[in-house]
Amino acid sequence: MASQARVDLDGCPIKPITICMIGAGGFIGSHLCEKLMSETPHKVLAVDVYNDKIKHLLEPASLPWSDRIQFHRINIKHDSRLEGLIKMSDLTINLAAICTPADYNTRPLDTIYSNFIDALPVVKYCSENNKRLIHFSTCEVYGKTIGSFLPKDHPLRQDPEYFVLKEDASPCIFGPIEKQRWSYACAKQLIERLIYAEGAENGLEFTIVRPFNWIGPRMDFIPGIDGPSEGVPRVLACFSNNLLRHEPLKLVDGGQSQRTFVYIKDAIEAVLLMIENPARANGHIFNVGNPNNEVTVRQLAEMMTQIYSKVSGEPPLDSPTIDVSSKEFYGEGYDDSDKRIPDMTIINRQLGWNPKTSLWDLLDSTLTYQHRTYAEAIKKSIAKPVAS
Ligand SMILES: NC(=O)c1ccc[n+]([C@@H]2O[C@H](COP(=O)([O-])OP(=O)(O)OC[C@H]3O[C@@H](n4cnc5c(N)ncnc54)[C@H](O)[C@@H]3O)[C@@H](O)[C@H]2O)c1
Ligand SMILES: O=c1ccn([C@@H]2O[C@H](COP(=O)(O)OP(=O)(O)O[C@H]3OC[C@@H](O)[C@H](O)[C@H]3O)[C@@H](O)[C@H]2O)c(=O)[nH]1
Repeated sequence: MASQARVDLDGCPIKPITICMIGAGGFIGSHLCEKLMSETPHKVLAVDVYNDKIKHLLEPASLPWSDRIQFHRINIKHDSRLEGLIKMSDLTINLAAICTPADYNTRPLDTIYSNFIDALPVVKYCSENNKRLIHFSTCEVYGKTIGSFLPKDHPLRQDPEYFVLKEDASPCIFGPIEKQRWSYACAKQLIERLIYAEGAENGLEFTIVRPFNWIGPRMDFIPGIDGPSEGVPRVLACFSNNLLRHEPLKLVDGGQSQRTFVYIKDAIEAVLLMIENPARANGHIFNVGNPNNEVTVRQLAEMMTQIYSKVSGEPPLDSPTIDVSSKEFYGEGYDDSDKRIPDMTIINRQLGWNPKTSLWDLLDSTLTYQHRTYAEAIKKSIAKPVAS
């Protein structure tokens, strides 16, 4: 790869930089590391408590990028090495978080600490050392749409002004405090406000990313295979697990909530543009999603069932879905975002980015990966007698 041939969106050569990536061992981090190693000359100091999802990038030492990636097993809650790594880098990207809804109402303290308190030193070190920060927030900061408060058949519910989510115009609408689901969104909102204020008062160079349901291979875990059997991952992994085990997919409260899903590989292109175009990305908050890929959760279940049957060659169940109440599935204090359509004006204007992959295509490649990776392991685990 000829690094001097690479130019940014304004035609200027891109200089190789060092990136401190916190949470590099997670779903998004693993795809971002892959992209940076295979297509750029940048160096990554990869910080996480786990490295299973990036093992293929760290070993063997003969890999062409092995001098450009270093893994640091660090828990950012309590490790004095963090500031040194941030100082050594040109840019810090913070992905570390508890970000599975099953935790928000059952472990609200851990959720708030992880998403606000633990992120504070990262912001502080960046600000004090004049280092650029790309911080991962969430589309959940928008909470519920304005339209969701209108009567069901009200015509304004069809008006995009009442549901499209805009970084610089939409309010953040959360439920009451006893609905602890919003602990995550609220913590993310406060860290966004803090970062924004560091920018305004102390000149911190920052970019905030609001991912809208990025999905693809390596997302979360399959319970009982590479994660706890009683764990509840995000919907892609929940439904994949059900399909792999030939169980009906569980629709929480009827599966009426709507989401837009974007393929991880499309979304990573947007992050790379932010990394390599600081003058266009600094000071901005970006929605990163695919407004064309909207479905209800029920429709998602139906599509995944159909695609998985094609991929695995196994016919779907006669009753492929089952309704469960949110209280039964998530416990007390769950609540939901009704609809999430990202406005794309700012990311289009600043970075010229648009997602490419349809929901069908991204589910096809993701479920092919899930089947290849897990089908055998599931078969073995089902065949194994349970230890008494
Ligand atoms: N995937 C999505 O669609 C999505 C949507 C909205 C927001 N986000 C945000 O993007 C970020 C990354 O999400 P993801 O989907 O890759 O999640 P993930 O859980 O796969 O990755 C997070 C990583 O952070 C690490 N981490 C957590 N606490 C840590 C600590 N104290 N010290 C060191 N490492 C720690 C975890 O081990 C994990 O590897 C999160 O901030 C999340 O809130 C993701
Ligand atoms: O088995 C399941 C799992 C989930 N669901 C539903 O599917 C929808 C999507 O659930 P996910 O677990 O993917 O999580 P959500 O989209 O609600 O939140 C996510 O949004 C953005 C990020 O910040 C986080 O990764 C997470 O909070 C919800 O309505 C949920 O109730 C089911 O119906 N069945």
